[in-house]
Amino acid sequence: MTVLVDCQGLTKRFGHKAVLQQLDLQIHAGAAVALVGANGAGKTTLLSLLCGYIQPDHGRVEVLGHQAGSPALNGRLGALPQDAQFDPDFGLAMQLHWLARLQGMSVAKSRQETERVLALVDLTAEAGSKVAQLSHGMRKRLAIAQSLLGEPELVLLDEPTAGLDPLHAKALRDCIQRLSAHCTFVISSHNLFELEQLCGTVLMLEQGRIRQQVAQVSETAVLRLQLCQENYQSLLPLLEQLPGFVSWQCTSPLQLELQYDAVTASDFDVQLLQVLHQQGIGYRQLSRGQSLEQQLFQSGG
Ligand SMILES: Nc1ncnc2c1ncn2[C@@H]1O[C@H](COP(=O)(O)OP(=O)(O)OP(=O)(O)O)[C@@H](O)[C@H]1O
Repeated sequence: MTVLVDCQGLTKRFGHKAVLQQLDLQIHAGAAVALVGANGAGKTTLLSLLCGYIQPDHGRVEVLGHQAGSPALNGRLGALPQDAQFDPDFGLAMQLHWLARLQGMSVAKSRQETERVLALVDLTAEAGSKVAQLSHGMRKRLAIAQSLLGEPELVLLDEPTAGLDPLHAKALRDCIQRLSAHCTFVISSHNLFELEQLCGTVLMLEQGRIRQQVAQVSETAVLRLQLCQENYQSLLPLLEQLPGFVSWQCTSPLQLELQYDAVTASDFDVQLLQVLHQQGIGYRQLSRGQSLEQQLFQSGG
């Protein structure tokens, strides 16, 4: 698998404060990678190091086989910085066009790319407007458009949907999902629901290091079943007989968590609903998976 990011022994201090300490990290090409951690954990610092905006005190940062910040990464690495700024007095399309030209694109290619990325973030109608005329959310979408110029192989997004209305946040998630077929995203966000939908791997930053790595793709799938009544004991032996059944766990008085083999029993949920119906057992909700929140904060690690 292609290694896109390779960090070894990365240490970054601000004054006496060590934000990253001997951090090792490898990111491979493929499904989007989430970066999570408390406020001040160092997510933006790590992304800034990968972009070469700041330098490490110790350690090595390689991106796409080059030292971070190398001109060789122009057009191959895209980034949405947390505090991305544009000149308020110039038009959107004009500024994207300049940025594309700075990446080395021809005039024609720059125009084409500008149109493409503005369409991706639903800003085509505002192409001629000045940045000063845009709302906060529109500026954010413009910054995202900028990160996608030139179809980079790796795109680092620092809190991409923060400040976006729900409709545009969803549109952006759909866009990231579509583009993920050809490009690897690293997304820093506090929105675990969003990361759950978008990312194959979740990296949790704590005390300067990658504390946990959660792979979300698994052969064992989980269903959460919220029941209406507590006397469901008769149900358990029937569940255990269902093809693909792996285990059950009672997570609260009315909630069961069921594990099953997602490869051989893709219709396990249908079978489960049939058993509930046959037994006359009412349920409130059936949902998929162990939430990312549970995986990160209830696994004891
Ligand atoms: N330029 C700087 N000078 C001094 N301290 C800094 C600087 N940049 C970041 N820090 C400190 O480094 C720590 C990590 O900050 P960083 O912005 O990387 O965290 P974060 O995980 O992105 O946080 P948040 O979730 O709040 O965005 C914080 O304690 C912050 O105060």
